[in-house]
Amino acid sequence: MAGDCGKWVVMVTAQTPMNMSVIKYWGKRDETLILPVNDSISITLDPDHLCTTTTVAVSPTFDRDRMWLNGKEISLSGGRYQNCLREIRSRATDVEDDENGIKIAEKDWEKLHLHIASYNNFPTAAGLASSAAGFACLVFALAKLMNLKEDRSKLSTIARQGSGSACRSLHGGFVKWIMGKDEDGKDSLAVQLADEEHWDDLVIIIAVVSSRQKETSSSTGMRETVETSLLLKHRAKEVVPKRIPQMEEAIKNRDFASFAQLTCAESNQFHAVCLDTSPPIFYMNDTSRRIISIVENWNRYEGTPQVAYTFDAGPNAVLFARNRKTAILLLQRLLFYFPPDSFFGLNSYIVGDKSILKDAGIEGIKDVEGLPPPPEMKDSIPSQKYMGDVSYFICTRPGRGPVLLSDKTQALLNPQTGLPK
Ligand SMILES: Nc1ncnc2c1ncn2[C@@H]1O[C@H](COP(=O)(O)OP(=O)(O)OP(=O)(O)O)[C@@H](O)[C@H]1O
Ligand SMILES: C[C@@](O)(CCOP(=O)(O)OP(=O)(O)O)CC(=O)O
Repeated sequence: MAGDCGKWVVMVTAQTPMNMSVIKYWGKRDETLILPVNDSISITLDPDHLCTTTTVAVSPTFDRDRMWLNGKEISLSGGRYQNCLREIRSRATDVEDDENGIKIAEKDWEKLHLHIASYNNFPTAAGLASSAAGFACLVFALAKLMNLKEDRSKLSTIARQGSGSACRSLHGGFVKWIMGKDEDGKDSLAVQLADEEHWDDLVIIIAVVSSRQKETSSSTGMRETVETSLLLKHRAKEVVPKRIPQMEEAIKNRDFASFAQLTCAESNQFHAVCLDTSPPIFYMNDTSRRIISIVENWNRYEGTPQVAYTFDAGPNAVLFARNRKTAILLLQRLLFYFPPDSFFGLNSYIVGDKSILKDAGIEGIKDVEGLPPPPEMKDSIPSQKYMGDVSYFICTRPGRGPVLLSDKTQALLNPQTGLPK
């Protein structure tokens, strides 16, 4: 180890996206290595709207590994963090920082301690799984700091051990997590099917649904499903292996009708499998079901799918519109049924890519109040409205994979002390 009086701090900052599955991961065959019972497919979301930023630092002055999440110190003693740290340390190589005259030899990494600060740019209480972007970012940033030679798919096998869905956040665009066969999990990794430019017509709108009920975490929920659901066995053995090539084909051909049919069927089967668990698990609520009806009625009225929906382990709806024109019509429908509280206004009700709102001709509450009922609902008079049932909407699109942030002002740790800024 060489450097200025042993007082140096070397650090790296990375940004990593969230991903949303369209073929669901639900059920592990190995709890420690986090090996799934079936392949899954996801779409990476634009990190401009939903992402994790993580700074990792190393210094001979650090006396133990420490981590701060959203500004608060958290323990790294959990098995998932320890497994990721161990796997990364064992692959670390020599680092030479010529600019500052610092050299870290491969053998030094076992003795050196780390400081990690991470920030999720979306509210953690919103029920949007933060562990996917979080563990992917931790692994990606540490791999850069420690000069790992592994490619992103190899790194995904480490992120997988932090949280299964995290392995898919190592790539942008359209991603498949191959379940693998090996007992040691080496072949259970994420590969990119197509990058984010491949199908950039797609618009994604997330309805963050107000919910007071306590949810069963994914880890607990899927364990109980594996132990008790016969439907899961059928799904993993018969259903998913057929749907995976169909979904790959739909993505390859940008075939929205097939994509929508498969995505909705997958979401519904995942929730059926939760209901088939003993005791049953309910993740969707009345608002989730209302959103499904809005989409199903509209799709039926049009004769071809305009929008697809998917729900993870919570009531939030993730909606895929086939293009921008459809996204405008979708947003108008959503605002018609779920208008914002006039006290809070529109600005904090529609976040992310707000330009869709402008294209929809909606600039204020008055425009929302003036929205006509959707034509497909003309027989169901009066059209009821559900103000307060949705907390807010996030408008986004498919996005890129992890990147390094070279702008030092974006680091979350102080470059002199290695402590949170
Ligand atoms: N930015 C981050 N960096 C590292 N770890 C994170 C980060 N954000 C969240 N985590 C870890 O992820 C875990 C919780 O994530 P999350 O709320 O997604 O739980 P989950 O069980 O995956 O959720 P869900 O049941 O909705 O899928 C915690 O252990 C937390 O420490
Ligand atoms: C419903 C899901 O979002 C489940 C995600 O589960 P997690 O990846 O959060 O579970 P662990 O591996 O136990 O950390 C479906 C999916 O993302 O494919």
